[in-house]
Amino acid sequence: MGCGSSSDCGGCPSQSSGCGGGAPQQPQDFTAPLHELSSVKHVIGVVSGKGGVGKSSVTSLMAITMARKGYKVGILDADITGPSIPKIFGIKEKAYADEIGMYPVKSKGGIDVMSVNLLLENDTDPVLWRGPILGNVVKQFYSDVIWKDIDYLFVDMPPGTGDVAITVYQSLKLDGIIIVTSPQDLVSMIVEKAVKMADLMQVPIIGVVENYSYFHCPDNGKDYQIFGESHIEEILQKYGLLLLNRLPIDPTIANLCDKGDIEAIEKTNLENVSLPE
Ligand SMILES: Nc1ncnc2c1ncn2[C@@H]1O[C@H](COP(=O)(O)OP(=O)(O)OP(=O)(O)O)[C@@H](O)[C@H]1O
Repeated sequence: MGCGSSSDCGGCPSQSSGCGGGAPQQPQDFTAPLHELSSVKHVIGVVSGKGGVGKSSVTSLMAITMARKGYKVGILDADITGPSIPKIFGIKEKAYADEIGMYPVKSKGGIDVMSVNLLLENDTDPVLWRGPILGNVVKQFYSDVIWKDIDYLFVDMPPGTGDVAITVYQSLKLDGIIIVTSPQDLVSMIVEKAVKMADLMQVPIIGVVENYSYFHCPDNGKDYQIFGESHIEEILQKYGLLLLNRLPIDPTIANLCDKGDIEAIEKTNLENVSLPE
């Protein structure tokens, strides 16, 4: 990379590779290609600053929403060390590969899914790989998997702003990201990191979903803010972001995820979210 200064190149590690003596250079393009048999119109990342806020559930609900609208949908589970998409959709079948490429597994509702858990012999085997290998797996899920006629490919991103998240931002041609958050104070601070990361990576933020926003008591009809008061409005205002929706704490979501039957959900509460056409 060029350093912008031509006065003294001594000791610079880029000297031998020839940095151009301070001449401005184009930023390197790390984008991975899609498989030649793939066709993907839009790639949407679903991110959270922190684990456990419901990122995989929101990815699944968003995918179901778009599939119900008649689009062809895929989910790339980039959360390699904590993959939960196959479990949420109750997919037991393993993915198949041949000399041409890898094939995603279809959910009951016809959503194409690729996840490391569809490749591991045993679902409970831990993935003990270091950052660069994890990043390569994500790239392979993008480049070596045949994503056929997909309108929306949702990427369940690894939580946080670490190595694999950077690889996803750099390698996948993301059209935009959805940020998932919860009302806790700590989480809202971490959301700001996710917002800044997207900014640095020059990926547009489609909007924010606040999960675990409230609990609607069926006995008295009142809403309770179990995780405390929301700070989402301040963050939305500060960064000019759109609130896609607030999702309640809903035992139905937890039960359906546990049963691997999320596609049986009646309403996703994300029906009004509009994605790039
Ligand atoms: N709105 C909700 N109401 C009730 N349960 C929920 C809701 N959202 C998510 N859950 C449950 O919370 C648990 C964690 O959700 P999920 O796996 O989606 O989180 P995550 O952010 O992807 O976690 P990780 O980052 O660790 O992968 C799951 O058991 C899920 O069923």
